[in-house]
Amino acid sequence: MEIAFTKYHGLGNDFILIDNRHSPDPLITPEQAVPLCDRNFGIGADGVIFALPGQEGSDYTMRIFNSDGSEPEMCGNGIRCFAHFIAELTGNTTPNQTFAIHTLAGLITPQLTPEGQIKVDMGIPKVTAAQIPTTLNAADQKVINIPLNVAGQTWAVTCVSMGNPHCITFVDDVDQIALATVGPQFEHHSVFPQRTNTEFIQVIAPNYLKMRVWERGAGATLACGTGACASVVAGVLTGHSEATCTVELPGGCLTIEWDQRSQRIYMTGPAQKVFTGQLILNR
Ligand SMILES: N[C@@H](CCC[C@H](N)C(=O)O)C(=O)O
Repeated sequence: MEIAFTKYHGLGNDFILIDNRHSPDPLITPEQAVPLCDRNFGIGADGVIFALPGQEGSDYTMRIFNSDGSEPEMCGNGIRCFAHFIAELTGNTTPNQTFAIHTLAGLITPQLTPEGQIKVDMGIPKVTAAQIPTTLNAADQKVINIPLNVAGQTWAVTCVSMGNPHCITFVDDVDQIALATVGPQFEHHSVFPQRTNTEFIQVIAPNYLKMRVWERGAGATLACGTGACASVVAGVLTGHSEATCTVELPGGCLTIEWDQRSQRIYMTGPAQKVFTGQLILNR
């Protein structure tokens, strides 16, 4: 069986996108997604993203499988790629075109900018322990600068949900973090019942953060859009940053704006189409 796909990346966080608008169920299973994401035995990607029919009044539905086959609630770089993908599929490529996308994190609204980027209304971040979810504090309490022992070191962590869980810690030099060693220990820590994404943040200036990330279900990636949003929220909650920041990731920069009146957070960045092809599945 052959299935057409398009390969995209958002600042090097890369995805296999599949036009799934004719069926409410993904064309491939999580088990099939894992080898497709393998960078030697497959196409290579951080995840597989499906453009499904809309639901609850939305234009479309986005679902994503991480490269380990788990299904997250949301994907920031991925929804920018999704918006570009859908715009090209439907011919709706005019600047300021918006799309209403149903996700497991709720309704998310990306917009094509006149400069050729995508600006996404990522909704309102959630900050109580129960919403993350984490057991680091009482369910109705925020998780701000809570000590957590990982890899023999005590880290001050702040947790934020963008629909998916994020654990953020501020460090002096992100390039000194042994990501492959500490990342998995954060991801699988017992205080995160649904695992977590982990962001290490170095404050360059109150409006400029340098970030490295270990993603739940994908490992070290070159960028994480939900993680960048969560990190700005954590920066404001801890007094490290302003509400509008440039976030520098290994793959490039995102602009993050947390509107203090509406509490909605906006992410602006690129989406790059790389190639198209045919998946060959042995059913
Ligand atoms: N890289 C994505 C996040 C994808 C989901 C994440 N791995 C999770 O499991 O929550 C982004 O840009 O937000």
